[in-house]
Amino acid sequence: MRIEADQVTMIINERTIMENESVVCSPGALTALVGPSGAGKTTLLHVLGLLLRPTSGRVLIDGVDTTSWGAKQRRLFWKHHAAFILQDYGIIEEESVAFNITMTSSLFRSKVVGDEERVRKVLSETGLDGRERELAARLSGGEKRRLAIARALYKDAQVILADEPTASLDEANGDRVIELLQLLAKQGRTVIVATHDEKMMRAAHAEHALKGMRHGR
Ligand SMILES: Nc1ncnc2c1ncn2[C@@H]1O[C@H](COP(=O)(O)OP(=O)(O)OP(=O)(O)O)[C@@H](O)[C@H]1O
Repeated sequence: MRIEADQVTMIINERTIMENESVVCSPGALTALVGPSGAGKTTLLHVLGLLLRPTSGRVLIDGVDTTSWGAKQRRLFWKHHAAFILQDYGIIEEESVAFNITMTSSLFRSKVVGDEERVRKVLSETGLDGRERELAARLSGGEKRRLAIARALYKDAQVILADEPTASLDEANGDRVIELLQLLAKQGRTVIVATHDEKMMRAAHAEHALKGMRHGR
């Protein structure tokens, strides 16, 4: 799916956080949103994922303007197409690894079904083999990040939005996360990351540098 921000401006509490940002995120590509701290990378990622409405400008999904979308249409997008790897990973620590992987997919269904075979497959892809029954709280920071990616893999989402996915990971874990995100893009998905990790930027196929706002605006 092609996700596009067209002249997006965000004003929060009378403060302009970003102004007239435009970016096209294509399927099959890993797009990095870059810029100095406070430039608005997280905010733009949330706007592109329809988690935040911009003050002005449009977000287009496969050319369709989402400006007038209500809660129902946005929910359908999240349910069917998007997976988020946000800064707190959205991991429920007191639940098992397998529960965390299947939760976003099963929350939308009446039956709580966990396809064990697929859980094993995504655990193997993320280097968490055999950990399905473990409590998520027992995982390290890097493992939790990979668990969030395993959940995105399980969901088979067309659009993956990740906020600083390599932050505070050691080199080996960071490399692994980058490889996984590249793999997801190679499979034809739209992968969008907010990052200030140079390795992540080099691995990206496209880069959008946020202008950042001057103080006092
Ligand atoms: N809900 C909000 N209310 C007020 N200000 C906000 C809100 N969300 C973001 N901001 C401000 O907007 C600016 C951009 O924030 P954002 O988190 O998008 O930047 P970033 O580029 O991701 O930064 P970092 O690299 O430090 O994570 C910051 O100055 C932040 O304080």
